[in-house]
Amino acid sequence: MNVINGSVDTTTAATIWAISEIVKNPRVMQKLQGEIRSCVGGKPRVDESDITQMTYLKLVVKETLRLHPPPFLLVRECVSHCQIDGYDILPGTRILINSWGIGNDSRIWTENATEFYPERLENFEVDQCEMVPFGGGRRSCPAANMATSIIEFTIANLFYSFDWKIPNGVNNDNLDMEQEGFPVIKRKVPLCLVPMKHNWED
Ligand code: HEM
Repeated sequence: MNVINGSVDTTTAATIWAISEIVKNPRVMQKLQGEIRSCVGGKPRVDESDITQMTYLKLVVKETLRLHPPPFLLVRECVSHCQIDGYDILPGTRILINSWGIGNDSRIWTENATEFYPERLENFEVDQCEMVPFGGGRRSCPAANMATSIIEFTIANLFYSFDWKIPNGVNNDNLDMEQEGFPVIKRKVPLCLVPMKHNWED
C-alpha cells in the first residue's frame, strides 16, 4: 500500500506541476512543442523510442523536479559523530533532509532560483547534491528512471496532440501556482485547462 501511495501521488503531482509550469511559460511551451512535433513527425501518436531524441523535454521534466520535489527525504539516523557547518551531529540523531529547500535554494541556483528555466540544467545530472528529488544513497527512489520516463511520455503525448489554453480570464501571468500538502506538495488550486486538437484527422 505504501508503494502504491508513494508512486501514484509523487508521479501525478510531478506531472501536474510540469504541465502547470509549461503553460505558465509560453516560451518553454513553444520550444517544447517544436521539439516534440519535429521528433514525432506526422505520426498519430508519440512512440517511446521518440523520447530519446527529445533533449529539451528531459530538461523540462528535470527542472520541474528541481522546483517541485517531495519536500523531505526518508528520515536518516546518524551512525557516527560528525560535524556539519560547525554543528556536532551525534550518533543516533535523526536527520530530515529538506529536498524542496535544496531545489529552491538561491545560494545554489542564484537569484532566479524559483524561475522555471530548463536550460539551466544542460549538462547537469539529477543525482548531484544540488537537487535530490529522488533522494540519494542506498535508500534513494528505486523507480527514479521509470517515474521520469512515465512523466516524459505523458507530457510528450499531451503537448504533441493538443494545444492548451488557460480559461476563465486567467492568463499565464496570473495563473495560481500556490503549493500545499505533505508528504507530496500539490497544487492548492486544481489546474483547469482547455485542450485544442492539433493536426487530428476527424
Ligand atoms: C516523480 C515520481 C517520484 C518521486 C519524485 C519519488 C521520490 C522518492 C523519494 C524522495 C524517496 C526517498 C528517497 C530517500 O530518502 O533517499 C523515494 C523512495 C521510494 N520510492 Fe519513489 N518517487 C517517485 C516515484 C516512485 C514510483 C513510481 C515508485 C514505484 C513504482 C516509487 C517507489 C519508491 C520506493 C519503494 C521507495 C522507498 C525506497 C527505500 O525505502 O529504500 N517511487 N521516492
